[in-house]
Amino acid sequence: MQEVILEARGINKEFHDPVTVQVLRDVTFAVNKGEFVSVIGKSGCGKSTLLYILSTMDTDYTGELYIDKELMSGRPDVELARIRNEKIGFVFQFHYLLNEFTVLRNVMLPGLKLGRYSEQEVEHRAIERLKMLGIAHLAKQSAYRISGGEKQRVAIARALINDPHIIMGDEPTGNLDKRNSDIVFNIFKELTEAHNQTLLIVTHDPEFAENSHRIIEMEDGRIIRQ
Ligand SMILES: Nc1ncnc2c1ncn2[C@@H]1O[C@H](COP(=O)(O)OP(=O)(O)OP(=O)(O)O)[C@@H](O)[C@H]1O
Repeated sequence: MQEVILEARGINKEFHDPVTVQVLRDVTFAVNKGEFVSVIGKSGCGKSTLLYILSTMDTDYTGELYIDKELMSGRPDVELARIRNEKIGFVFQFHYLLNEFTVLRNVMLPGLKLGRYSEQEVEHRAIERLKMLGIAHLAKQSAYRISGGEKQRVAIARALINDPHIIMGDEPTGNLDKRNSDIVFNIFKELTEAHNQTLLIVTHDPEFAENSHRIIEMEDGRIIRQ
């Protein structure tokens, strides 16, 4: 039986800026454990707005969001922050690594913040993930001294530190050349195939989307294909 990890039911979102614009319209879909889903659609169709809501960062919407079958909508921000840190890994177009820290420390930070493991355990987990992504040799480097493609792999290692139930990405290959995009895509594929990781990735890259398991296509705030 399929296990649903993420579910959106009838999500609507408006901006009032200063006129009211409806940006998401009755968005309803579910993502199963181990699925690799791409979200595509023209610029301005609402992909990033949707991702903010699904990741529990934006709570100003109507409709219902479930993660692991638990209703997220209406929960206090502190609780959502805890759930986010525990259950969701993020990979953005720009990696947001902290330049003053080493690669290893960057990967460790969300693990230390969660407080589930001792510092020693978090370090061990971080090294394991760097090894899995083929960048353990960079552990002691300052984050600003490595290449763009390496930075994105560090960002993925960081997203994986707490064994997230789902990884969400907003154009994680948007800033990379073809070779590095392929490396990141293959890492995602490997994560789903070897580790049953669930992924929901916003992308403008048709090849990336076609090679994922499923495409959710948006137009004017609605899902037109899923
Ligand atoms: N804070 C805001 N206030 C008003 N309108 C906004 C705000 N943020 C986004 N929008 C509008 O909502 C719509 C959807 O934006 P969103 O960033 O979600 O699109 P997108 O599909 O992610 O686009 P892109 O592919 O270019 O990143 C756009 O028309 C945008 O102008």
